[in-house]
Amino acid sequence: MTQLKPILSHLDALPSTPGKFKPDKTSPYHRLSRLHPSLSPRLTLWSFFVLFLVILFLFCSPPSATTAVSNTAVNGGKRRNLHTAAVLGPSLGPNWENRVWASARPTSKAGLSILVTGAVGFVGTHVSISLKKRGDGVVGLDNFNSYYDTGLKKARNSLLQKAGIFVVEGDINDAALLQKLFETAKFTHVMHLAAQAGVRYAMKNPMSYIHSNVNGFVNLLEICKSTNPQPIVVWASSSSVYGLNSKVPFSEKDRTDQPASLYAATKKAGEEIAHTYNHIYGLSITGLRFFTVYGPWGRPDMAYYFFTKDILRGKEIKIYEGVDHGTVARDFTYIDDVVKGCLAALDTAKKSTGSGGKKRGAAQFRIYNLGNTTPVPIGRLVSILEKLLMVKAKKKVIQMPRNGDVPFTHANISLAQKELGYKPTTDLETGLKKFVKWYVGYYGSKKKSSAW
Ligand SMILES: O=C(O)[C@H]1O[C@H](OP(=O)(O)OP(=O)(O)OC[C@H]2O[C@@H](n3ccc(=O)[nH]c3=O)[C@H](O)[C@@H]2O)[C@H](O)[C@@H](O)[C@@H]1O
Repeated sequence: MTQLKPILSHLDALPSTPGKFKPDKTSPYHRLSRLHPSLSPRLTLWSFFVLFLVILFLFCSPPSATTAVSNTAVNGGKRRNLHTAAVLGPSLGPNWENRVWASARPTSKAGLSILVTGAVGFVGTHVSISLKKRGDGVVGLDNFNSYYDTGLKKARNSLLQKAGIFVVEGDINDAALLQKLFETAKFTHVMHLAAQAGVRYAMKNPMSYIHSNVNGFVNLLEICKSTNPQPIVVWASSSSVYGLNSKVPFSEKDRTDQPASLYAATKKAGEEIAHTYNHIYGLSITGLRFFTVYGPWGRPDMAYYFFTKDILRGKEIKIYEGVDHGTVARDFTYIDDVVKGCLAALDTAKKSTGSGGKKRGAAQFRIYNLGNTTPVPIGRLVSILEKLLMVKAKKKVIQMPRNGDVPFTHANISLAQKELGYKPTTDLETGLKKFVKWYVGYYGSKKKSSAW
């Protein structure tokens, strides 16, 4: 097993891509990650005291009707207790309402008030922190599901808490909870990033995709359309909707009716559902097709992440190739570029026209590709990782299994460039260097050294 510490000094010694990689010591992530995971003893004492008061309060207040509904609705009746006492609480009482209200309040004059679903997810965390940093009010919603390491989700939640963002533990399928959230805060925008992610997992657990990406989305839009005034909705679709298309680069005008995975099919369904709500109720909706987003605090189920883990452990990795030894490639897009695209989509969106479930005029409906425009073969991804990690990978090249993967993705971003001012600036080598630096720092800490 490779030692993680020497990799850090090796990374610092590596030449940076001119003008691109600057370790940002002033970024909130940097400052916050220094605090994490060992809090000062004074802070710990205070935390215990506050926790004691919260528990006392929760035990003294009767459970509300909303809670009774939400407790059975979330996760099919099995509400996860992960943060229940500290974050949501068994009762959505005045304390909970105050926290939602305070977190939703913008700190800048022109700030937005945004509900971010999937807030402790990879993109959700980065987007939420960026919004908060510029003065928007942000409330997170996340079900903390165990699709991948919940420890990582908890760590992301700590970042959000330290940035002053309150994350409610709950599911987008929980209508009563959503209702309560919209009654408590007057959200101007919803950034919908909650989803069952991952292309290959759809063969193992198909229903989870229907639950989150179809049912959950409809549930959320139902609340949005009934709210008065209706919020603006921006949500995450996926490059996977281009499915088996062979015309490149993928343009928003291209067909999207031949998905290769159930994941892609549910994202495509989401786009059609969004259109319906826009058409019938006047909701302003923007869908963003993300192209293989990667970076610090990323998703452990994604290839760049588990390749890093397996290379460091000396475990064999499988590199997929297409028919006749064809190259499999992805238009890997760095998280900071995607965050800029998300913020631009929120900022350029026009208001919804309806209110209280009634349409009052045509509303904006948009779809944009957020990619990098430079597809990189998986073999090249692995050689960049080998260089950064100073370890030769044990590679096995195999034909891509029939698991829902597509051979390549390549975004045409001219529409996003024109209308959102979207302009990705991070190449894969630069972005992976930032990811590896984070990875080594995160798993190198004493607490998690056994987990990597
Ligand atoms: O762009 C998107 O829309 C999608 O991007 C990723 O999906 P994917 O591009 O398949 O990302 P990975 O699962 O990280 O795979 C990256 C590449 O590595 C390849 N791969 C994966 C696994 C493996 O063992 N070997 C291997 O070569 C895949 O075929 C793919 O070309 C995300 O996982 C999806 O949630 C997202 O919606």
